[in-house]
Amino acid sequence: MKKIMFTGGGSAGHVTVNLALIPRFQEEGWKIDYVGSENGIEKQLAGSLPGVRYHAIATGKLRRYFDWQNVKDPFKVVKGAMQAYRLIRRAKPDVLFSKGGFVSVPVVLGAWLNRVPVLLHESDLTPGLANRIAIRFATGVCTTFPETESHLPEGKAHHVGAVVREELLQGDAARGRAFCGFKPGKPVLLVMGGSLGARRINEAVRAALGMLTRDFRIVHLCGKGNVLPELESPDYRQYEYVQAELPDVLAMADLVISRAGSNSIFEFLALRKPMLLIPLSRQQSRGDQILNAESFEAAGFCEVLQEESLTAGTLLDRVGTLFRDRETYIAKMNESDGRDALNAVFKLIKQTAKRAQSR
Ligand SMILES: CC(=O)N[C@H]1[C@@H](OP(=O)(O)OP(=O)(O)OC[C@H]2O[C@@H](n3ccc(=O)[nH]c3=O)[C@H](O)[C@@H]2O)O[C@H](CO)[C@@H](O)[C@@H]1O
Repeated sequence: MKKIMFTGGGSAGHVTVNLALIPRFQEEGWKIDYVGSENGIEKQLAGSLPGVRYHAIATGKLRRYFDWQNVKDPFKVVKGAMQAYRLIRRAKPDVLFSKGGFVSVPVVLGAWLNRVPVLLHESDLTPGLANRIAIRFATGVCTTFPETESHLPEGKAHHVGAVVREELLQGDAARGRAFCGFKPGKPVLLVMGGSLGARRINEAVRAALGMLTRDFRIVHLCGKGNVLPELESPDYRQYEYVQAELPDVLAMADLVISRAGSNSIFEFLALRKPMLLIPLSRQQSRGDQILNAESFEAAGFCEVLQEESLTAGTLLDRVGTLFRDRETYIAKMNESDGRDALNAVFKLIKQTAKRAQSR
């Protein structure tokens, strides 16, 4: 029996591609192992899947600020690396597919030491730190954006396009309305702050709520601990995070306000949703979302509002423009390249496993 090991975590963005691939490998009878952390979102998302053996290892985090945890974390990383090494030696997978995030680095290293071939995946325009470390131990990197190739060592990039979970394309708008309790009539605006929510977006949307609900019904995915029950109304529904209902919520949305996390924006593109992107600023990140958003803006798929300029007023103004010009955005998205990324990654993983066996 063929065996594949997946890793990736820390945020939903580092798990979704794995979630799309797992059913494909299960259909062909592969045995599936997933290595993640004890407390990360990957445990909830991948660990609960039938037929997937989930293994938690110790992980440390790379922070951009001082924290006493920074002193303890290198020891956790070493412990995690030893756990990963032993785990891989026992499980003997034919291939490791790594989606990045800090948990993935010791797993990639463990695979390399056990001579298990490694294929990486990068969703963002520029590679994240975990993938930049992991690349030397991998045979290749699947990229979502064509531009990413110039940021990688020569010969390692495979541009496959965006992998979108198939179930997201099967949503039903009427079911979405029933879930939110929205009556037909006004268009629906979906606000999505990334898998972890977004405080600044939440604040701006709520400051503009009175004006926004004149024209729209709003469904707001606001992140853990961010629901404000006193604001709930027939025109404004809040959820921390939705899983099974997301396809229907997406199908129902006429417009989207979102962070510019790569998976989310490619999902909106696949579903032809006019979008206003508010990328995470350079103070809070390495600036990857700004580059993602600029690439989409250049292609004519979205409006972009930088966080420094975000107020209730600028938000209302941009939502107005987006709604007025929605058909233009949809027409541009209809011209986009509709390649089957899921199949391309699936084939590349199988080739990577096969090449290793024939060596
Ligand atoms: C703060 C941070 O580090 N963000 C990064 C993280 O974002 P984040 O985890 O937010 O990443 P993405 O936007 O890429 O993916 C979020 C995923 O969660 C799903 N979803 C979201 C909300 C919800 O209620 N239900 C649900 O299922 C979306 O459909 C999507 O598939 O990974 C991305 C991909 O590497 C990066 O571009 C982001 O910069």
